[in-house]
Amino acid sequence: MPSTPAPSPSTGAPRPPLPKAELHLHIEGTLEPELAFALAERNGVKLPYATQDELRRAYSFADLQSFLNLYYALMAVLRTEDDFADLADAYLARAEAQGVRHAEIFFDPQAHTARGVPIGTVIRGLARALDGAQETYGISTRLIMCFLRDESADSALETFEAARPYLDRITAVGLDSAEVGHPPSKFKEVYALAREAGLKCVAHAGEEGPPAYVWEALDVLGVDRIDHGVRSMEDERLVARLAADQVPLTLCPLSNVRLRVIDDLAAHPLPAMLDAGLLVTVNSDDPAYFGGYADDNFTAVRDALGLGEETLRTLARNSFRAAFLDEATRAKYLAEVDAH
Ligand code: HPA
Ligand SMILES: [Zn+2]
Repeated sequence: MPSTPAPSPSTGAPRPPLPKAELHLHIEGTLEPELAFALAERNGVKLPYATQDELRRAYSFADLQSFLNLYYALMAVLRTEDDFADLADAYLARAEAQGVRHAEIFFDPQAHTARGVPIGTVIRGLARALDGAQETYGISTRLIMCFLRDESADSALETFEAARPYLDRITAVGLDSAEVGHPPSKFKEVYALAREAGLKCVAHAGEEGPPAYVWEALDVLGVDRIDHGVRSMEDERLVARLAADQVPLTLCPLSNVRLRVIDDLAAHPLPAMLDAGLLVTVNSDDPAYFGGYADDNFTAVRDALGLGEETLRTLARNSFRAAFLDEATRAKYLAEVDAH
């Protein structure tokens, strides 16, 4: 069993970050300005920003949609298999430094096929980086293919059919993009097909949308996890259901602040959610845009909410409990948390 190195008294080396699983991470949201400019140059794409600093100054968002506008625009630099492999590899290197042992990674095929990039280019590029992740970074990985909920149900069905040759590389389907006005029930058919094909199912719900969308994700789509779900706290019956079934919620605290889902981190409902017996996890969503990767989110909630070591360990354990892992691997990771 791998053991965590103890802090070295002689060098005063800082303690390594808690081992954790990252369960809510959009690979396109890990596109840092430095790589965006490098890929723009490589592909001859002109960005509407003169410098990396100018781009960073655009990272001030009023809501989810204002973020999504920039998120989709910057993807113009991603064109080739190498681009997707480089993007994922850069993420994995950062994740390793943040104590991530297992990463379940979202991607948005429609955001690329709409620009003329074939789905096979996206999946083969990402898969190439993920194939080397265990050996290079000590990180096990899964891919989650997301449908854009502000596109049509037919577009999601076409995307699923286009992905069929690659389903052995895909663990789950998800649902993301602009939430309000696009309830989970719109995607009932494609989720049924995904389940028939043996895939797991997750969906963003209750980020900007109401608790009713979380109910639909559970009861109409049959999801295994809810992404975000912070607004579930507005519905007592829903909280009871989520607690009774131990449905994992993949919270993204820094994202919630940047997208103004909550006013500030000190007001985050995470402690109340833990108190209510919910299986909550802490994740980074779109770390290049929201100011931090997995451990940065752990540190931020620790500092803003005064979480103690045992609570942080519970959050790390929850991340492995909620992950799509075989039981032997899950037990190995949980033992690493206990030993930390
Ligand atoms: O935070 C998010 N919410 C919805 N869709 C997204 N796509 C990337 N990030 C997000
Ligand atoms: Zn998200």
